Amino acid sequence: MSPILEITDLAKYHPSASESYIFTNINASITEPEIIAVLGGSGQGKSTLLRILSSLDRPDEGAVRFKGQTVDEWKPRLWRMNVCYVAQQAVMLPGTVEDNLKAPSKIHQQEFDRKLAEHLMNRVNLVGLDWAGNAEQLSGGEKQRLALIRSLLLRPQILLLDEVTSALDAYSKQCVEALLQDWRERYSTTIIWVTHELEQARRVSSRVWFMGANTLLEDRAADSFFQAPSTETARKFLYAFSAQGGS
Ligand SMILES: Nc1ncnc2c1ncn2[C@@H]1O[C@H](COP(=O)(O)OP(=O)(O)OP(=O)(O)O)[C@@H](O)[C@H]1O
Repeated sequence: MSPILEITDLAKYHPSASESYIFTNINASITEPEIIAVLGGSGQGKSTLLRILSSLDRPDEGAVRFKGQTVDEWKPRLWRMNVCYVAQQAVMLPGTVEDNLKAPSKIHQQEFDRKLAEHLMNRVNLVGLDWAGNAEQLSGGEKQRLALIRSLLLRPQILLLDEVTSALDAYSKQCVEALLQDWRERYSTTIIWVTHELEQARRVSSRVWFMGANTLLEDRAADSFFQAPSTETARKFLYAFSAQGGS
């Protein structure tokens, strides 16, 4: 099976110091639609990696191929429709909740799927939200869920999630996790999910990318990563969580 996404010798310099790398020598390939949890300490370049995969940023070395072709071989709009990035700080477009839900279909000249939008709003615990309300005035957690739905409505083949449940209460988080697991199964979507919550990574992912020492240090099945990481850096990372008694 040919890979849907292939990352080859990827490197990004530190913007403030061109001699040093945020990360270097990242190689990975995805053939099966699965949920990959991206873990690692702060500043290891997890968000930078997602931004490069989504074509919002460019690598300094190496290449990313979606279905065998690099960013430059794709039309930018088509790449972004298929490889969708959902940021931690959800950005609302000016206008109402409904304007925001309709924005992707307008940009990509597709029909707005109102039924699907309503279904998704229900699934993420936003059932009573006023579609005529100003999107800017939503809470952080409401914005996060609306931004996620906006991306799902495009039915991307690859979904890049950057700490998208960080502002959610436990129940809403559970709803989002369940939705994304169902979604992957139904639409065969590959989901690459940066999270700082180990319990969340355990619940949702079948594979882990662990970033450390300025590279992709481990690329493993989630079970085996959590049971026995193969690097000292990852062992220390997991130990720090268990020592805190946190997730
Ligand atoms: N636009 C930028 N200007 C300056 N430095 C940047 C920029 N973007 C990223 N960096 C630096 O690159 C490094 C990696 O940042 P990035 O946000 O990708 O890490 P991260 O692993 O996602 O961190 P966290 O877990 O804290 O969100 C950091 O040292 C950050 O300061």
